[in-house]
Amino acid sequence: MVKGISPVHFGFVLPVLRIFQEKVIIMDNTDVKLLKYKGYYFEGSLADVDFLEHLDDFEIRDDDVFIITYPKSGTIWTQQILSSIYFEGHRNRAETVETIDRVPFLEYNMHKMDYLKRPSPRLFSSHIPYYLAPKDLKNKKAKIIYIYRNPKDVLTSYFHFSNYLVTLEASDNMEQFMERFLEGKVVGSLWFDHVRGWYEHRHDFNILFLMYEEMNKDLRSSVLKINHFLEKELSEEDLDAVVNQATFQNMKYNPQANYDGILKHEIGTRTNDGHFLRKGTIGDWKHHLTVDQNERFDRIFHRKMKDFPLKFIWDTNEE
Ligand SMILES: Nc1ncnc2c1ncn2[C@@H]1O[C@H](COP(=O)(O)O)[C@@H](OP(=O)(O)O)[C@H]1O
Ligand SMILES: CCc1ccc(OS(=O)(=O)O)cc1
Repeated sequence: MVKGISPVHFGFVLPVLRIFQEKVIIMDNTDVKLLKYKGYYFEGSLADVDFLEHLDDFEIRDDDVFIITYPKSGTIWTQQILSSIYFEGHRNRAETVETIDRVPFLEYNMHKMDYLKRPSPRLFSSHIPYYLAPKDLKNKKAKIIYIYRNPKDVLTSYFHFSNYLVTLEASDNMEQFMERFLEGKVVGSLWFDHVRGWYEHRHDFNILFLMYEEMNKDLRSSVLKINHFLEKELSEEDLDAVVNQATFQNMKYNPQANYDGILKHEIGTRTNDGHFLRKGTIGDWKHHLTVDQNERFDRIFHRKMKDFPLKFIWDTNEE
């Protein structure tokens, strides 16, 4: 059943609402789509609703590894680390496979891979909330690495990314974007719910929590932590290679480590001179939020997270 409102009505453009049983697709213009499915916003042009319908039964293998993040929290960075821990050809750059194909998104199968036929070990990325995770993951099959980041830096990074990628809704200014972010009307829905959900249900999963800021301050220790969690043994030389591939400088100027192919030639960007990797710093929010916006954010953060057991230590040593 499709219920529609004409996009052009009384001479101005209205958002189109298409309502299915549990799915709402919001289109603000022809390119930009948010797909609301089971209470969570997906990127509407990349998500396949038929696949989502069967996500719960997606067959998980014991040796699968998932990177789970809220958008803009360090997904691509962890993809780079993980794929070079697992594959020598990625570590020494002998293989020229795009990051997106090495560690594809579970819910956004951009290159229509047959996930069931991928050789083990399969590496996946995902932005899904805990409650949409396949049931085998909830039975502690496979390993999950959950990366979280200071939400003010997530907000800042997301603001720029939304203005970069054609399929995300652009904003004129931070105020406008912050409003949508705090309403959870962005891909990934509400940051607070995502982090809280995964952390509060951590005992259902085989999961390692790692902070972007921790990775940023000490990349080598973070790689060792990941390595240990994955029960992998790497020589000192291989470890050095993983760390070296994952530095911001090396990734920023490596097109494969920047989603360049998919962003610039498949999905589309609004400018030619940007990169997926932007600044890669801690505390960039200080250059983008006004005093009022910062205070408002803090009030909401403390209200939403006041009883949350994870200690956030990102306020130390910011730039
Ligand atoms: N090697 C690296 N070191 C530091 N930050 C990195 C990084 N690789 C990616 N990032 C940062 O991670 C953010 C993207 O996250 P995701 O992959 O989840 O979308 C971007 O943040 P900024 O926009 O603040 O620079 C990007 O620059
Ligand atoms: C590969 C590019 C890409 C685009 C959009 C994505 O979703 S989100 O905006 O980060 O939620 C993920 C990857």
